[in-house]
Amino acid sequence: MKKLVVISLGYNTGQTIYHQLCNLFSSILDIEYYFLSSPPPHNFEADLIVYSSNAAYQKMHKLADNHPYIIARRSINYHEINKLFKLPRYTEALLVNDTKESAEETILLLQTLGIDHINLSPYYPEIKNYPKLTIAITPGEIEHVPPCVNKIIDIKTRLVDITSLIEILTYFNMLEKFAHILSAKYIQDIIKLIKTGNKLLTDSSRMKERFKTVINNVHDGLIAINKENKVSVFNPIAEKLFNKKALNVIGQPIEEILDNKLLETVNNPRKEGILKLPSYEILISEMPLYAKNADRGRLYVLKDVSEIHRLEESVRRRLYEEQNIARYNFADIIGNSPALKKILSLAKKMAKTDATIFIQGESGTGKELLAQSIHNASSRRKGPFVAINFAALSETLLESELFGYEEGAFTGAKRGGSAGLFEIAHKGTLFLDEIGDAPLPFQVKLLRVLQEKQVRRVGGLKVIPIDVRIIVATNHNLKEDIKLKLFREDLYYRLNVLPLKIPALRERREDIMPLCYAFYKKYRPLSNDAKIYFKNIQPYLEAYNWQGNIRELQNVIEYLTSICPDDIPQSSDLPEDIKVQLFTDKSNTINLKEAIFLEIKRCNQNHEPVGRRSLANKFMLSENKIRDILLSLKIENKIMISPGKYGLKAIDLK
Ligand SMILES: Nc1ncnc2c1ncn2[C@@H]1O[C@H](COP(=O)(O)OP(=O)(O)OP(=O)(O)O)[C@@H](O)[C@H]1O
Repeated sequence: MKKLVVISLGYNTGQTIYHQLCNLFSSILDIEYYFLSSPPPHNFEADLIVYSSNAAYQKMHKLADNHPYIIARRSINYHEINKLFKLPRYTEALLVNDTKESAEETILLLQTLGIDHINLSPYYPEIKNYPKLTIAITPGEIEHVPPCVNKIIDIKTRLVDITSLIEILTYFNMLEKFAHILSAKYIQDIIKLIKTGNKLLTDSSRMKERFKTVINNVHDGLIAINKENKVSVFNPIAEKLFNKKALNVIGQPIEEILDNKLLETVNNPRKEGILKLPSYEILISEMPLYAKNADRGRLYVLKDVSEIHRLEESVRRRLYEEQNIARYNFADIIGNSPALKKILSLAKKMAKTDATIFIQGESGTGKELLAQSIHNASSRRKGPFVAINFAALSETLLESELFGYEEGAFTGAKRGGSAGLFEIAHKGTLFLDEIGDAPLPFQVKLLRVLQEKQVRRVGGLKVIPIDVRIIVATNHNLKEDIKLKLFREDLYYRLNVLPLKIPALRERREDIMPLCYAFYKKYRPLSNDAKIYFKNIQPYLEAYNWQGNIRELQNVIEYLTSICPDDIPQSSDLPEDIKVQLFTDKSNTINLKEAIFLEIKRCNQNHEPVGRRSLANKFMLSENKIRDILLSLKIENKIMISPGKYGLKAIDLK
């Protein structure tokens, strides 16, 4: 068999070409390969030498003089080329090869093959100045890739191209016999490449199709312009707004559609402006288009202003609808204090009736929670629960919000009018929060609606009957407000049918720790050790005044679980407000006394020793101060004092 020897500079190249040639010609030729670090032996035999490149010939031909040779022309490895199609357009990359010539040649080759969506800069070991790019493309020369690169695309060693393969066969006089095998193999490769290309093409045209569908179905007008200020996208809404066909506009300068004066409208820092067209008023916003940090033009988004008004209204409605659901039930109300239990038992009975409920309690005591629970326990539970806060609404808005309005009732009134909250709450519950803040003139109107059980929209004549259960809440002392002529007495009696007074948290201190544990669970759902978490601060939490009630307590637990997520908090970790009140406010001795009493009781229940010193440490007070407090507790007959570690005993009067 005739012998063919492949000679290359690097091992990778030699091996790849050797395999390629074996794959084609192993049945007719005996093939060997050598490379720079493993050169052919002296006097080696070869019928034909194939040098992998000009550089390989230059460096190694002296070792193989007198042998016939060809220098292979090489082509890209088609199997690997699809890696390049996946790179986005305008990608900047280094083309790394072992010599200047081979790097430049590969770039040219890629360009000839149609790989023109990537900007390639040659890189080879001796090069001094080159752009420090992060992507490198290399035909198998990974070891030459410079350190600035963090992504290497190896398109594998280039193969011997078809013309050189024909040359080899011609040299051995075997072309006629083997041309069909060669062309079949070659065509196979080409078909694979075409398939890859086709898939990429279909993918990209599918993407284009999808993109087009999106653009055409957006409810806004879209105009995109390229870097040359020419229109590249003009969707159907833009066609409608400007009364122009995309066909006539695409490719035209933007000034033909939006003249300079109009374009100036958006030339402000917010990049937004109002355009007045013959039949529409349009909000136009401009945004730059970037692709891979390169400026790709601009996009104008055009919204019909009357459409914005419609959307705003629908969002407001949706928000109302979402709010119009009562989320809480009686089971969500935490606390075992007798005071709370009494309220809950009363409220459950009231829930069964349809009469107006009047909840009084300080801010944060859970009035809305209770109102929602009542609604959910009532026969109206399937109807809406609508809450309105009088403290949050201006006098002018109140009437239209509650009673609704007819079209044209005032400037800005929307077409078709709008239902008020009384109408929205039909068959459900209307929760009037902070009723004490309702302005006097409005109180008269409210009273009339409550008495007549019907509303008339602002600017309307029609009377609309309403079937609504009313729950009102206030943290004011309304009797005082009546004296001060801030609240109407007749309305007060109309509302005060079923009164419920939620006591402040400091009046039901037994609920403090269960609430702490519940909120701790809420903020640290994966922890089970709530009791241990509070062991050092429990007396302080129980002694504190909780002016903001449960809302304040909830905030404090959120604060503690944020600053002490993994450690058990100490008294020093408590929020400043609590520390100031407990440790510096002289008027707080009463709280401290109560806290010390509760701590003694807790120790007794847990069979823990408790004495003057441990109390002094815990409450950061002197032992003398503790002694005074203990004596005072003893005088009040709340504790017994005997000698020994277990000498302090709380007297349970219950
Ligand atoms: N007993 C309770 N159990 C669990 N959470 C409670 C309890 N009481 C109140 N809360 C929670 O405390 C917060 C304040 O409650 P809510 O808003 O019902 O109080 P409010 O009395 O209506 O307050 P405001 O008068 O300021 O409107 C809410 O997050 C509520 O869920």
